Amino acid sequence: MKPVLGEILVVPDAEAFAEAGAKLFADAAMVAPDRFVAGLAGGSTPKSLYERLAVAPYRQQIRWSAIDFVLGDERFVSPDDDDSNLHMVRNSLFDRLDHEKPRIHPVPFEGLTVNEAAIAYEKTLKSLYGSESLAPDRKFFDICFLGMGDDGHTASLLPGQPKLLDEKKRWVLPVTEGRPESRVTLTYPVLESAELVVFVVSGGGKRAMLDRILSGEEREVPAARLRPQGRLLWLADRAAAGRWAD
Ligand SMILES: O=C(O)[C@H](O)[C@@H](O)[C@H](O)[C@H](O)COP(=O)(O)O
Repeated sequence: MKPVLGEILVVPDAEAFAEAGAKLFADAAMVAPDRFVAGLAGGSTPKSLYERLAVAPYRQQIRWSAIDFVLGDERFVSPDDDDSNLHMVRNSLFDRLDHEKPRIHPVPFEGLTVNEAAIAYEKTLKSLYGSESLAPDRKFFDICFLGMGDDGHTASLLPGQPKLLDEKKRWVLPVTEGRPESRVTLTYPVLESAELVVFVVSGGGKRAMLDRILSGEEREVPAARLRPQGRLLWLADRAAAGRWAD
């Protein structure tokens, strides 16, 4: 069976999931050796693949100094807070690298409101991209990892929030409803400006939503609405893939 949206890569277990995710990153980084912009998903699913990148052979293979890392979304908490996505990525990847460090672009927090943080992060992204507007012939991301909730949200684009989902001009928005803490999220225009978007989806809890999206039954939730300019790949373990594993 072919998904209505993108391609699916099903792996048998957690080890294979981490390896497949790390290899997708490393292969993409080889193609763009001098300047490589990577979007990172938060939450718990991608942790194992970030950890895999921090060990052989990827740790040595990848030219970390050529890479700019951007967060797809962030909880509006201190970077030292266990809930912070930056905190998770630092622990699982950045702090495990040696001397050759990538450029990390965190969402600013100290002394700002969530609105101010979103505006500041948008400025950071535009200066990284080198323009105030996205062009169809030049993608922002070489690779962008995204997670998916069992309700079909991705990044902090949450179902039933038309203001967020229909935004066409802004690259970054504050999210002040629908989560215990405020969030900052990238919007569709910048997430879709990608050579490759990899949704990382694991666990039986997401099987139903993933099946509805891949079969075309569900088209409204944020994870079903993303149309990257480049490739869209669903990296799923067997538990999440269900009948799509065959
Ligand atoms: O900040 C976040 O929480 C994420 O960006 C969010 O979009 C996450 O990717 C999904 O909620 C899946 O989370 P899990 O990987 O923990 O299931």
